[in-house]
Amino acid sequence: MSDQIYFFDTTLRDGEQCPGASMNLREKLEVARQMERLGMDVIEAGFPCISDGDFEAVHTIAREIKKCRIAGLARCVKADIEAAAKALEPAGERARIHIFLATSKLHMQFKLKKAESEILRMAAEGVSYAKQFVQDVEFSPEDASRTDLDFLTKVVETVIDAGATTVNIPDTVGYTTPDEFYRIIRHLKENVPNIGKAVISVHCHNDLGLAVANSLAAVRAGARQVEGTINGIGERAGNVALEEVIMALRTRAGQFGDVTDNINTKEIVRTSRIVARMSGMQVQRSKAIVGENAFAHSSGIHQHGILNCRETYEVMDPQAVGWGATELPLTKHSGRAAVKSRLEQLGHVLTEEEVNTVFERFKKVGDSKKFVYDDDLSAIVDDSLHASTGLWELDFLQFVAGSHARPTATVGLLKEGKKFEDSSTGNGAVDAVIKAIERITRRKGTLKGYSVNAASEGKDALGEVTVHVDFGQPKPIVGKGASTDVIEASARAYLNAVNRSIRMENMPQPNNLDAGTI
Ligand SMILES: CC(=O)SCCNC(=O)CCNC(=O)[C@H](O)C(C)(C)COP(=O)(O)OP(=O)(O)OC[C@H]1O[C@@H](n2cnc3c(N)ncnc32)[C@H](O)[C@@H]1OP(=O)(O)O
Ligand SMILES: CC(C)C(=O)C(=O)O
Repeated sequence: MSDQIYFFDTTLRDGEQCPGASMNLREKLEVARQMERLGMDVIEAGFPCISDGDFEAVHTIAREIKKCRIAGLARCVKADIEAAAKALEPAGERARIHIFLATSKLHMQFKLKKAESEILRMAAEGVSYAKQFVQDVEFSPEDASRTDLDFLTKVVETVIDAGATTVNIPDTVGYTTPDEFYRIIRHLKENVPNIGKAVISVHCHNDLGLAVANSLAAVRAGARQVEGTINGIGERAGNVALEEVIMALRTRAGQFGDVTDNINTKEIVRTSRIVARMSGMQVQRSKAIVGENAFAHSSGIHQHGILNCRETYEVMDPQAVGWGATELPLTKHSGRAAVKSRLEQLGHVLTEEEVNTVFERFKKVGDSKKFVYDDDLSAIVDDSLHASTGLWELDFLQFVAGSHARPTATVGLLKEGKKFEDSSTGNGAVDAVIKAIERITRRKGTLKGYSVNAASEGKDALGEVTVHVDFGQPKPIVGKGASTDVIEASARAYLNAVNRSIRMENMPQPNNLDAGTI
């Protein structure tokens, strides 16, 4: 029979302890709702005694979330335990009180100023007191990885005797290593006489960048609950990033015995986005699983491999974690295979010789900018092959917008050397620009999606706009454009979609027309 791994998310408690990540009630509830969709087993909603706001957040989440256990943190003191119990009341049977008390010599001496015997007594009394309110009590010996192992063994046995149903072993300061942590968990499993009555949990911090490795070592040693946060936010260098642990267990299942979990991995990217938006803690592009570049390949050798067989350079399917498809952005590192494939996707049917001509020009353009966009590539084709294209090019753009001005845009376009110009008002500057483009091109579309991303950093960052436009063709058309001005990037993206829609009508239909994807 397979063993269940439970995931305990503390984004709303330990994640929020990260400087600058505080969330209000609405933001916390949105994160909690997404954790429920993700299939999280336990949500630590806050530390109820610390403020009215935290109490209210735990109380509201305990009321609104129906499928997860809801935990509230408490120090090992009556007032904290009572506050947690009260805040968790609406969760009924799903309520978990999580009590912590430090057990390392350093913390006992300098923080708590208490001897081992007092700590043992406090721990037992705290758990027994919490049991008067709820059945489900978790106990964490804070700084466990730096605690004397014999004492830790005694503490764990004591709190299980007092009724703890989960014993969580925190690497509070991210100090342990995978081998050492494996030995600690194994030791507890083999030397705590009543260990069978509780679930062993782990809670790793990332100070040495070892949080994922340590959590996985603990699972191999027998831990069955993993605590962490989405995107790895948390105190200092953060908590373990749960999405990384989840996907490591799924992708390398053979390494961890027969384990299962309740996570709907397709919700991972959405959860990451919501946590980033609500906490204000942005995810770095190259972050595993959820970073923008996690499934993007720009070097020619990798792109060639991916085009032949995705698994050559990917160990997971991006769609399994909620991304669209693998991305092959064109840059100066791209090779002929990727450029040829993109040309086909864009509807350019070229001979090998023509592809070679375009490729030479492509490398020159690639040397001068970060990305070669679809409209750049089409412009190279038109220019290099002297084709009379019937496609549109942006000549100029003017717009007026502001809190007291009616958004108005004047757009100048070029087609086959001729100039066209028109103006329009709109609901905003982007809307006015799009309407002016539609008036000139006489091609009306419905904007189904619009997103803007910073393609580079700093005040003069290049804004990359992506639009999805329905022109009444079988699939919405994706258009991309970039500029340091977001309105101009929007105009370029929309025009790119218009041109692709024209090409679609004129060219034989390729298999996949999503810009930037295979
Ligand atoms: C590893 C972790 O992540 S632990 C969780 C960390 N999270 C937080 O600290 C949440 C935000 N904290 C707060 O709002 C405040 O620190 C509060 C409300 C918890 C306490 O505030 P204050 O009463 O002003 O105490 P202060 O923060 O200065 O010091 C902590 C006190 O708790 C005691 N304490 C610390 N941990 C525990 C514990 N697990 N059980 C009992 N007492 C504890 C300390 O010994 C100290 O006691 P003292 O005031 O008698 O010296
Ligand atoms: C409260 C405990 C589990 C904690 O956050 C830690 O030790 O890092």
